[in-house]
Amino acid sequence: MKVTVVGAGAVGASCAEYIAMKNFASEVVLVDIKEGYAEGKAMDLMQCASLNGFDTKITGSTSDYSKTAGSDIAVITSGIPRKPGMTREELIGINAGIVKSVSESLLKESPNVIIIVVSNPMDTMTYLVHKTTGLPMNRIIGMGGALDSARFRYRLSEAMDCPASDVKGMVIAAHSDKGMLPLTRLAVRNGVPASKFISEDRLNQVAEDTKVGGATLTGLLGTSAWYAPGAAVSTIVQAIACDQKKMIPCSTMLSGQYGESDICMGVPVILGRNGIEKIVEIDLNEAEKAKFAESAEAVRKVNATL
Ligand SMILES: NC(=O)c1ccc[n+]([C@@H]2O[C@H](COP(=O)([O-])OP(=O)(O)OC[C@H]3O[C@@H](n4cnc5c(N)ncnc54)[C@H](O)[C@@H]3O)[C@@H](O)[C@H]2O)c1
Ligand SMILES: O=C(O)C[C@H](O)C(=O)O
Repeated sequence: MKVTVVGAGAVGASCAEYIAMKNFASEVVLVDIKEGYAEGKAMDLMQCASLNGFDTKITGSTSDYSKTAGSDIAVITSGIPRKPGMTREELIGINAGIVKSVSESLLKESPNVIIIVVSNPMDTMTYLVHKTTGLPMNRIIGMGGALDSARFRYRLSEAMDCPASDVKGMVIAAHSDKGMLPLTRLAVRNGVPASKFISEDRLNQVAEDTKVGGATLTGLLGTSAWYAPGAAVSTIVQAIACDQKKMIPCSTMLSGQYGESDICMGVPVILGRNGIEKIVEIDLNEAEKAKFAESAEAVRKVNATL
């Protein structure tokens, strides 16, 4: 299993590190435009192999896509991150050109590759990769819901004063500060509704804190987060590589599901060796349906600026 990660910055390197630590891929190729940067990150990570006990071979390349030939999975993290006070949508001007050219270069060397899009604004960048490459929907996956759901479970565990491993919960819709839809109604602690443990007000606060999870970290760090994003990407890569059939919310091209078409948005999908093998349609209540539609409207406006 060969995995390429384009962008050897904070998220790309974290993602490569988690993939290696999980020890399921034979090879990870890091690519960056900064001369020597990907090679340096790859060497540093390889010097962890004997310490951390992994066998994945990590190499780096400065813009030479021939090194990525025959990749099964490619992750696009190239592009600029936001700074405090910015929205993800403000990154579109620079990141759209980068994501378009990177996806074309990847496909030339790896015609069967499955592409995972991370660069922001992620739902629109996922849509752009569809329009650029024309690949079938199962082979283009936007990463946002996996991360937002992990942040939701973190906030739920904090509110219920329990370990995050006790908690299940999902965030769907857009990967944006206003457009995320944390499904508080369906959140559980070992099968028991979260509403049995905390008040409705507290649950609403959990949802609000989750939605601004990325902005909160950007304010604290001065740039956006990388550990949980890297871990979330590695979970998706592993689900595909190991044909796990896991259900994870991902941004995918909708064609009628959830009442939307010709738009990439976060919904639960089953991930296996073919990428997105199924979109799972869950029954939303009227309030959730309205929020999903509002979120889609905002994503459409951003897509229109491409
Ligand atoms: N979808 C998500 O949940 C999520 C989570 C975190 C970050 N992000 C996004 O991921 C992107 C990367 O974030 P980061 O913190 O790693 O940024 P970063 O600046 O640390 O790294 C980005 C890297 O991309 C490289 N790059 C730029 N243009 C390139 C090109 N044409 N080809 C190859 N490499 C190129 C840069 O040299 C840099 O090393 C940002 O757009 C950020 O908003 C998304
Ligand atoms: O918040 C950001 O800009 C980066 C990323 O989308 C995140 O949610 O951490």
